[in-house]
Amino acid sequence: MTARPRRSALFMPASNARAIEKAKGLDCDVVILDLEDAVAPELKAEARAAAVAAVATGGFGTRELVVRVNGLDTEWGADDCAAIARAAPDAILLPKISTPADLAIARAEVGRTVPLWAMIETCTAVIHIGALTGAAAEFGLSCLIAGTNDLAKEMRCRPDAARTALVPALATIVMAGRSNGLVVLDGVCNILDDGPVLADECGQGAMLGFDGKTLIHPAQIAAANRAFGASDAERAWAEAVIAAFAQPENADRGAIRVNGEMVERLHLAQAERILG
Ligand SMILES: CC(C)(COP(=O)(O)OP(=O)(O)OC[C@H]1O[C@@H](n2cnc3c(N)ncnc32)[C@H](O)[C@@H]1OP(=O)(O)O)[C@@H](O)C(=O)NCCC(=O)NCCSC(=O)C[C@H](O)C(=O)O
Ligand SMILES: [Mg+2]
Repeated sequence: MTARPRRSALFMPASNARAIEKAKGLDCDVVILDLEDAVAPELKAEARAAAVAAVATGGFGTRELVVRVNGLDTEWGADDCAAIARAAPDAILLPKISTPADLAIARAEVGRTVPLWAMIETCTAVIHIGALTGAAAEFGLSCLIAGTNDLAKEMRCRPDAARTALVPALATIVMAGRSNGLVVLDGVCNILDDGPVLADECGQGAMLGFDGKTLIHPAQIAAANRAFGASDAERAWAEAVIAAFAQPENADRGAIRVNGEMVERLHLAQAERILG
């Protein structure tokens, strides 16, 4: 079983040509060209053209290339969807998606082919996330990203270093994504240095079950790759579990002892995912 890594998903303004070139050599798994919040209104058309050109030119190697469009309730959203869908990146990321109706509108604008990713960053989206993710297959939605800045703004909460006020929403997003087979990515850390705040936030995201973290600066990539990649200890555990279940005497057993721990076949599946 193999899974595409999405440990680190780096946002950059599509209007920033230097950042886009730099991304081609960075160790991130996903590159997200932003047309929304990182781009000033007077640069929206220029940024859209730059994103189309970047997708056409390529050069991003194995990194997934995603473009975040403007909201469909803005003057730029429909034109963004049409232009970016023609360019055909690996996915189109939709901001402020709250309901299945929002997804339906976006799918109609984008057409049938390009996969959709959605920012979960409104209170309505979190409260009604079961309906949203239940419609994922119908509208080709494959990934959820927690938009923690917008969510905190709308909640009027005051997130501390441990993101206490956001944890219920973050766990809800993970569960909703998992229950529908979607990729789930944590929100950005606004502290740009690769220091303890970022390390703790990455560790918290991995602990909550996210597949990776969205990032805003190259200095944040290594911390995300470390936190969301398998550690040496996890790899050793996975190898031991797989080897134990491969023994002929365990062929028909559901639960066995490995290095002093009970492991069941659900752990075998986890071990295969870790090594995959
Ligand atoms: C945050 C920044 C504005 C900081 O910019 P700056 O101080 O100019 O960065 P540096 O001088 O440290 O840059 C050093 C070099 O790294 C390149 N760089 C910087 N950022 C990126 C990047 N994101 N991707 C690729 N390369 C980057 C610089 O070009 C320098 O290169 P060189 O000249 O060769 O040395 C800036 O980092 C930035 O714009 N970040 C992205 C902001 C963004 O995209 N925001 C939108 C997404 S987050 C969001 O919207 C949240 C969500 O919706 C929510 O609600 O939570
Ligand atoms: Mg946002």
